[in-house]
Formats: sequence, C-alpha cells, structure tokens
Amino acid sequence: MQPTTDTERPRFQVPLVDISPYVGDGSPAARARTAAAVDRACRTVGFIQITGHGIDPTVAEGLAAAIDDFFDLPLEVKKQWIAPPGINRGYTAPKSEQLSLSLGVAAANRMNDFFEAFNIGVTAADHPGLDLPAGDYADNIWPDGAGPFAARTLAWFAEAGRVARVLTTIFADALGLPAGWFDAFTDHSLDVLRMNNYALPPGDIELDADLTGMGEHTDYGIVTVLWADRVAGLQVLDDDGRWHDVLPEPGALLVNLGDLTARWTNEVWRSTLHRVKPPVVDGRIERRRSAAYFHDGNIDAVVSALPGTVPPGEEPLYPPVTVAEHIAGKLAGSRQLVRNTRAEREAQRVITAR
Ligand SMILES: O=C(O)CCC(=O)C(=O)O
Ligand SMILES: [Fe+2]
Repeated sequence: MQPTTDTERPRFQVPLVDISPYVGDGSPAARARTAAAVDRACRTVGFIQITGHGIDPTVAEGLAAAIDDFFDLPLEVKKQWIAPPGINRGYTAPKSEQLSLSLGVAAANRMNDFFEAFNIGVTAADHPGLDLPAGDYADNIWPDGAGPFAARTLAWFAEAGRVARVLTTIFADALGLPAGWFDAFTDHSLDVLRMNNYALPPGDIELDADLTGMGEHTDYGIVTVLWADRVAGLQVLDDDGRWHDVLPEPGALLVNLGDLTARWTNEVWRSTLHRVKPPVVDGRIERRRSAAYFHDGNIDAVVSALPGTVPPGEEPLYPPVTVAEHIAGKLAGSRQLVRNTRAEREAQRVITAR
C-alpha cells in the first residue's frame, strides 16, 4: 500500500456547529441534530466552532476594548495586580508561566511562554450559602475598582458562562445522560476567564529563537469557551502528531473539551492538545488576543468514568479524581512551575508530537 501523502489526507477542520436550538426553544429534531454534531466533533477533534450562541456583538466588543485598555498599560503598572502564589487571579507578566509543565513536560525551548494574561473568576461571595474555600474561589482583583474594565469583563463572563452551561446541556443529550446531569457537578463551578495578550515589542524578539506564545497543554476542566482574534497562532494537534492552525469563523466562538470530560468519557471524547505559536514576520509578532472561559466544575466534585464508557474487562484509563486535586496539580505546574507528575497520559502525547 502507498503511504498517504498530504494531498490525499482529509483537510484538518474544526467542525462548525449551530447551537441555537439549545439557546432558544428548538424542536426536538433540531436539538438532536445539534447534539449529534457535537458528539461527532468531540469524538474526533475535541474542538468545535459554535455559532448561534446568542452573545450580543457589543458584549464581545466590550471585552476586546477592556483587553486593549488593560494590556496597553506599562508593564510596571500592570505588575501591581499580580496575585500572591496559589491565587488564580489578576495579572501574569510575559515569560512567567510554562503551560507545558501543567502536564509535566518542560518547554522544548527551555523558555517560559511569552503571553501575558489577566484572570477573573467565580468568588466565594457569589455563593453566599456555601462554605467554599477562599483560595480557590478568591476575590477578584480589579485594576480600576468598579470601572469599565470590571463591567465589560463581567458582562462577557456572564455570557460565556451561560454558553458553557448550554454546552453541558448538549453534552448530556449527546452522551445519552439524563437531562440536567451536569448540574450537580457545576452548581458552584470553579470558573475562570483568562484574557491573553500575545505581543512582544520587536526589540524583545530573538529572531531565530523558537518562540512560544503559550506552551502545549490540554485545558483542565469540563469545557472551555474561547473568544479569539482571527490572527494565526492557535494550533491544535491531530492524531498523526501534526499541528494545525485554527482560526475561528467570523462571529464564531471556539469550544474545546478539558481533561475532566476526557476522564468522564474514558477518552471517548477528547481533551485535545493545543498551543499558541504566533508567526514572526519581518521581526515582528502580529499581536493576538484571546479570552478563555474555563468551566471547571465544583471544587468538591468527583470525576470518574461514566458507565458504558469502559470496555468490558478493561480498567478505566484514569482513577477517580476530585476537581480540587486535578486543578491544583495543573495550576502548580503552569503558574508555579512545579512539574505536574500526575498527567502521564497527556505528557506522553506531547513527547510523541515533538
Ligand atoms: O490564545 C488562545 O487561543 C488559546 C489560549 C489557551 O489555550 C488557554 O488559555 O488555555
Ligand atoms: Fe488552552
């Protein structure tokens, strides 16, 4: 048999799925079509582009303006909003994190990632009736008090969170689970919005260096809703170990599954490896912005393989894990540069792709 050449391979594509039947009151047939399309995408690519999400374009424009206003500030000013170690909030300066350490593999170029970021999240005060750990559900850090940055990012946070919940409603149908199955795992979900800015001034670039905007990783939680500029950089790994550029269609949001969903489905659905490698043209990096809404589940939820996902006679690929343990190991890796030793399966995929 002849080896397959690149031209014979089906082109790598992130499927486009219209989720409007679940955002509005779609017919059972329309919902079933959406659920089937989501199931196909989750089994094969682990990334989806969604349309029909119902987010008003002005909310996305507000998010983009907030990102621009904040990251335009001088580095020394932004640094005052760095959170204490272990608190997943506030500012991250360029070259202070390594995402590949979240799955236990040091960056191939031995350099930290050059993205800068700002995180906000669900706080303990959002759930006054529950005694949630103050460190995980930490207060937000607002650079301008209750000013436009807070208003705009919180508006996006609410909408992205709504979309994440629509997605878990679809997931329950697509996986043949009872309606509302995810609710018990997500009613005080540990959600974080991470706004990323990829921009190094020309003087800061070593042209021949192997520059990494954000190292290869899988996302940690249930599902991520990603707003991104239509600028190259985001790359997704396929089954043959090749990286593919992914740009969202105009108006579409990217969605990708995290590790907890891969664990629940015993990898029937994928938590796909991705990274950000912006092209360097004439010594310049084209600026790229993104905002990832991580829907990570209740801190005290226990995640183990769903019935029917483990073939008879086989063991589940992963032991049960609490959201707390899983997320703590990942964040210690990426943010505190402590290699995560509990992600062997993911680490192996990274090493194979190198
Ligand atoms: O910038 C991007 O498009 C991806 C960001 C990402 O993967 C993340 O924040 O986990
Ligand atoms: Fe990611």
